[in-house]
Amino acid sequence: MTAERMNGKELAATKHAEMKVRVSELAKSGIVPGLAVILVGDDQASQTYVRSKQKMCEKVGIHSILKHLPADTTEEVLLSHIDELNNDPEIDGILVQLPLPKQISEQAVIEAISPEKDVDGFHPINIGKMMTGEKTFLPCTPHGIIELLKASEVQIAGSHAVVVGRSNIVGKPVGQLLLNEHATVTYCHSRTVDLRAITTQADILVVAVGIAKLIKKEDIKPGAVIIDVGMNRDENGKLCGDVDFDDVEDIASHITPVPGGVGPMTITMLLENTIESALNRS
Ligand SMILES: Nc1nc2c(c(=O)[nH]1)N[C@@H](CN(C=O)c1ccc(C(=O)N[C@@H](CCC(=O)O)C(=O)O)cc1)CN2
Repeated sequence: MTAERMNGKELAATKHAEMKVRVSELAKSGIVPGLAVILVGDDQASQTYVRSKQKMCEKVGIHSILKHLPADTTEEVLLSHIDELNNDPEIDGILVQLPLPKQISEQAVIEAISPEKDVDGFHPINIGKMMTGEKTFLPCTPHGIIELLKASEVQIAGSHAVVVGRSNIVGKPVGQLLLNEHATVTYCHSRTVDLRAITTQADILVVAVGIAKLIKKEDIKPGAVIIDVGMNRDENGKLCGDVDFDDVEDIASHITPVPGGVGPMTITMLLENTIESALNRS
């Protein structure tokens, strides 16, 4: 058996076409969705992601602006930019690209963004609503994972989903979204004593730890659905995930490749949140 590849690039392209139509419908009522992206510093990967976000916005007709601030920007200055954008009626979504330089508290920045414009879905109010199952902006990577699972017709309800990783932007929220879809969820992390004993029980295994090719065939149950959120470089400098794709491909039933799996869905869900936010304009 060779696993079915869950193609995030393809699903993203389908969703982009749908969003383009929604945006042109909105334009008839004089609304152009607006996204503000704030990038602090010159991290190469962050610059690439920000460029992709802007390119995708342009593709679907979302107006985007970029505030590129120097690496030594103070928290106070960054917060003043956020305040200005919170009060800008043309801006429906605000995103501060993470990670931030050490002198700035990520939590303070996340909490300064108006929850109504928090298209990353990281604000504590939106996280709280996600936990209680209220309609809100959902964190983009976790939401993209759920969309990929649904598009591949993977049975989530009643499954045992194991999440390896407990970050605020992926691990914790993806577990919550899987729980909201009626999975039984187990979290594993760096202090988990016997990781393999747990990952081998997973019907759906989500791995988001940032360790190249950590998960091998011995770590998974035959027929499991594997979601790889990792973005690492292997010994030859080639992009790879947290799962050893070649090793598990013949054992899993479905698998997300890296690149082209979860990654493209992150930006897609960000655009969807921005359009939703524009629809809420009063
Ligand atoms: N404010 C935020 N910061 C960060 C987020 C986020 O959701 N909000 N997530 C990540 C980075 N990220 C988006 O910002 C992101 C990561 C990866 C991809 C992606 O499409 N990856 C491609 C491969 C890209 C490559 O070749 O290097 C793929 O997997 O196919 C998109 C967005 C951290 N920061």
